[in-house]
Amino acid sequence: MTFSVHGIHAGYGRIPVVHDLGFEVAAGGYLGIVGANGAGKSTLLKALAGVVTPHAGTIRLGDEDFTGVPAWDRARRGLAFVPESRELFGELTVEEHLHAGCLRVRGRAKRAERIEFAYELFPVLRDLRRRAAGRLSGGQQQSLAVARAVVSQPRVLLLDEPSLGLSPIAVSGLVESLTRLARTADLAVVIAEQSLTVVRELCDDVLVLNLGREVERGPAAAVLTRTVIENAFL
Ligand SMILES: Nc1ncnc2c1ncn2[C@@H]1O[C@H](COP(=O)(O)OP(=O)(O)OP(=O)(O)O)[C@@H](O)[C@H]1O
Repeated sequence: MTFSVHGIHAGYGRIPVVHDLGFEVAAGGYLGIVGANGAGKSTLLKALAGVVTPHAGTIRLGDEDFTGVPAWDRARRGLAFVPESRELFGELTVEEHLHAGCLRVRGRAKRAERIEFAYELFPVLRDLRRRAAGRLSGGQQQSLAVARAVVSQPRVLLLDEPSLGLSPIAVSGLVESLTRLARTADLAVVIAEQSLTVVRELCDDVLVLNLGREVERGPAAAVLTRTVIENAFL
């Protein structure tokens, strides 16, 4: 199953921010979206999640057309979005977040299996399962936000700047967990990231944006060259 995005134009109100963007990610694949602050990475992800309505373009997962489908229905159909702001509930515990994440998974045993899967991916969360999210560190909160998305058994996972504000050690832990996720799930992952290290370690393909437009797109090794990156981040 391939997640295919074509000709996306999106912005806020009438103001255009991203122009004619597209890519394909197969299940099991990781795509990185890189670019300077304000390049349009978050806007593209929001358009894919349905939080922002695209002005034009198509979004498909296999045979299913997601274009024009409301955000809640995209989520129901397996498109999970972890925004930069994480959107956790400070008073709820780690385990309560994971239960909430898998409300749509049928059957108590299956839900327990999904939560166990999340703890295997993010072992640090197991020890913290009774702790309120508001009392977790930034890295632990980020792990929880990704874990909550993963328990819903998504077919597409959209991650907005997962390494933002994390220490190098926390970033390594997150990269390790996301690498493990790729080996165990039938899932297409799209990661908007400022950290080229994270993108190099995780992503097969990369889309480089500058001022809302594609600068370059293709296999990570070919795209993440000095010239392309310098031009995009100037
Ligand atoms: N809610 C909004 N209303 C109006 N303009 C917005 C809004 N959010 C973002 N923008 C504008 O859209 C452009 C792209 O922003 P976006 O957040 O998509 O970039 P980004 O590449 O994700 O940046 P960063 O790496 O800083 O998060 C910027 O010029 C920004 O000012």
